[in-house]
Amino acid sequence: MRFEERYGEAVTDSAGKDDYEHHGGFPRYTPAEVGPEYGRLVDALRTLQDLAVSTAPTPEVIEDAAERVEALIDLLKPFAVPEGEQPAGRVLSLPGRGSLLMLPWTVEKFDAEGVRSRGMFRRYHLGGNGAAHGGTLPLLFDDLFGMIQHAYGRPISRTAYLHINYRKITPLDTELVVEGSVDKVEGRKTFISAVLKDREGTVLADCEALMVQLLKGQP
Ligand SMILES: CCCCCCCCCCCCCCCC(=O)SCCNC(=O)CCNC(=O)[C@H](O)C(C)(C)COP(=O)(O)OP(=O)(O)OC[C@H]1O[C@@H](n2cnc3c(N)ncnc32)[C@H](O)[C@@H]1OP(=O)(O)O
Repeated sequence: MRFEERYGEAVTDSAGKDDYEHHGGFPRYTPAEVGPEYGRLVDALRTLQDLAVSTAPTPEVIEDAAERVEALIDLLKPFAVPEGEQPAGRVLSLPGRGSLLMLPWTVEKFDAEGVRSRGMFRRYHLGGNGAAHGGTLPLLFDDLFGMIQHAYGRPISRTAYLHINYRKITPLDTELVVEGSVDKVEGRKTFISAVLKDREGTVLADCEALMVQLLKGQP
């Protein structure tokens, strides 16, 4: 299957053509096929996270909510699968690739020239005084860098360092765009950089990182 059929028009044929023999000890990641109900579930869980950190219910409501969440846990538990088999993180068309951990951003460009993603920081990303928590930006950049080097055709690598410059406050509930690309490759080392901007083009943060290709069997 061509990559644009798997991932949508934002993805070109050159993306992801790397060699899995050089992926250290990693499981092989393949795109997941899911129905619309999967995106619905992930979206609802994100809203639940927003509410979990922004409400002050009565003890009775808290108890009721705890029981309902425990019932949900019981429902999902029997379907646990090993890493690489869950849809989460493998659905490029969904915000955050369908992973609750990742920022709920949507990839709109994914090719060897770079990756661009658009979205918002939400209430559950709050650091203080309306701004995104400083620790959520490295998550955004690090995941973007993983996609950038995958789209560039580099084997799976691990982040050796990641340097962020926080230039301005990153607001919540405001559409933002992050875009980055490979700057250079030196043997096992891939140097990548990216910029986070608001809709007016103001730079909120920029980031550069070194990713080192894993050796055979390296975790
Ligand atoms: C399918 C649908 C969706 C598709 C789309 C999704 C795609 C999605 C893909 C998933 C992708 C997952 C990607 C996981 C990404 C993490 O998991 S990142 C997690 C956070 N990072 C870590 O845990 C890394 C921990 N550190 C390590 O494991 C090791 O230190 C490393 C990074 C592997 C390097 O160790 P090493 O192999 O012993 O390498 P070493 O020989 O020390 O260094 C190699 C070179 O790098 C340099 N170097 C190493 N560290 C540094 C440093 N900190 N500063 C400067 N230079 C350094 C060395 O100087 C050396 O340079 P040269 O001498 O060759 O010029």
